[in-house]
Amino acid sequence: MTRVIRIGTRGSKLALAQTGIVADTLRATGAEVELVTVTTPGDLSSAPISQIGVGVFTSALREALLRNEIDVAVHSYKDLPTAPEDGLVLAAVPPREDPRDALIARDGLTLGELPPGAKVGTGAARRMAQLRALGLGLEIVPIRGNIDTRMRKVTDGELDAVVLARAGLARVGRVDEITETLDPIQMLPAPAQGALALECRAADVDVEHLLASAADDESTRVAVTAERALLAALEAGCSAPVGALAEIVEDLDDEGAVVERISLRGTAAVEGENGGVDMVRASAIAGIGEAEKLGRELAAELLDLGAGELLGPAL
Ligand SMILES: NCc1[nH]cc(CCC(=O)O)c1CC(=O)O
Repeated sequence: MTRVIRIGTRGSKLALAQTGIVADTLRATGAEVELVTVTTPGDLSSAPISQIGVGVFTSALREALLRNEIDVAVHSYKDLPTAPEDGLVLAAVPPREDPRDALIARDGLTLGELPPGAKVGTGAARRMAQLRALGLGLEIVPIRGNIDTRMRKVTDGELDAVVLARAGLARVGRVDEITETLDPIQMLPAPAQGALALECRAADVDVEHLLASAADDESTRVAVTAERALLAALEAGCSAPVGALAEIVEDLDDEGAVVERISLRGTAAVEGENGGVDMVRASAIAGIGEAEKLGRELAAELLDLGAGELLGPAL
């Protein structure tokens, strides 16, 4: 392609790192690319995400695409609303980073080593409820801000620990400061955590083909499709207290041949008034071609267990 491809990005260190990966991938095909920084309401406000609204990090990038100011939008997939945007296509899902959440605690401590009353910072309702459910007597402190701001609260001594996505830390080169990577049995990550979503205009078939051929990762797409289908079927959005993790596992078919299947776990967890947590959890497994259906079916199972009542007030 002879045209210069304009890649839209947010200006945060994490967003620039993510966009850099995509830019390098496209340059490797010989494409010429330039980066265009787009400021989003999520970057300007420090109010809780639940108060700013849906798509705080992603809408401005989508609008810039529709206004033809950029050709590719690089999103953190977990921040993308489940509803598709008219005129845009999700052209590629690049290889995912480790999807798990991570603890960064003072003195190298793990979750289990934090004393009762320890202050743990997180802004996500999903992380708050799952932390609370561990029954460790932690004091959960709502925080916001970029990775550096959150980490500084631990180094400053304001908090004993913070919980962040391991993927974000990996992308900005700070995994060394993680004191524990949280087992999904304790803390299921957000649907699509650690994955990127590359959007372009539906009419821009050249860019769509370039993204699909150069940047798409089939296994990641299968996994996030299952996780996002679960989220959508719960009629929940990216700030809902819903965790989901799909993994591609090797299994044996009826003839004993090795086949790949998708193993999906899901949870909805909400803090009650009495300091307790209402939580439902379930898991299911299906064939590699059934990601969407698996997500919907596991959501139906969670709804049977009461996820609807539980999430009702939280949405
Ligand atoms: N909601 C903010 C956000 N969006 C994507 C990431 C991290 C990278 C990722 O999950 O892909 C983060 C920060 C965090 O949750 O720690």
